[in-house]
Amino acid sequence: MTDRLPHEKGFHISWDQIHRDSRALAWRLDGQGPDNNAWRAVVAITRGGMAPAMIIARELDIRTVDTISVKSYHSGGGKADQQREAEVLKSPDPALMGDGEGILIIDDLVDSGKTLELVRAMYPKAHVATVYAKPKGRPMVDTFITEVSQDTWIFFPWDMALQYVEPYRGT
Ligand SMILES: O=P(O)(O)OC[C@H]1O[C@H](OP(=O)(O)OP(=O)(O)O)[C@H](O)[C@@H]1O
Ligand code: HPA
Ligand SMILES: [Mg+2]
Repeated sequence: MTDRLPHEKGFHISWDQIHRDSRALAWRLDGQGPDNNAWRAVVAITRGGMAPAMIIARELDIRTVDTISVKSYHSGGGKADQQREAEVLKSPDPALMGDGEGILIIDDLVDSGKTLELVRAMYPKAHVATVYAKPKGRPMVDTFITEVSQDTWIFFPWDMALQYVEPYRGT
């Protein structure tokens, strides 16, 4: 939590913005399936990938939607040499997935790339797309919409609430 609040480089995304960006991602992905075809299914990386995946599935008229749950945590000794590790808690239907061909895997963002590294190793032929990307994780994504700097923290609308703020020029 300490890296989130307060954060000097906060990128605050409204529901409207994530809706627009997810739709833009869907349009970019349209017809990009194997042999210029439709995608067989959308797989959301829970939990952040679920809202974008729903919007994309609607735009592209894909009714088969599954999920993969990846938990990431820090390991290692001192703070400086801590590494982000990822572990799969729930897999999608193996009969649906195969090697991932024709499958669209969606997440809200890629940061270090650890989550997607694991997912890609499981489904090497899947197409991996995120709405936002940071430079370190970029090589792990096939398609994304907006890049932000590595030291930016992205705040999603499901993690925020409207609240009163003091005027800039106090009384
Ligand atoms: O590229 P990485 O460094 O692996 O980070 C990116 C992942 O981290 C966040 O999920 P998180 O694991 O916090 O869980 P959540 O989606 O349930 O919030 C985000 O939604 C991505 O899935
Ligand atoms: O910038 C971020 N925002 C929200 N969740 C995240 N998980 C990794 N990086 C981020
Ligand atoms: Mg996530």
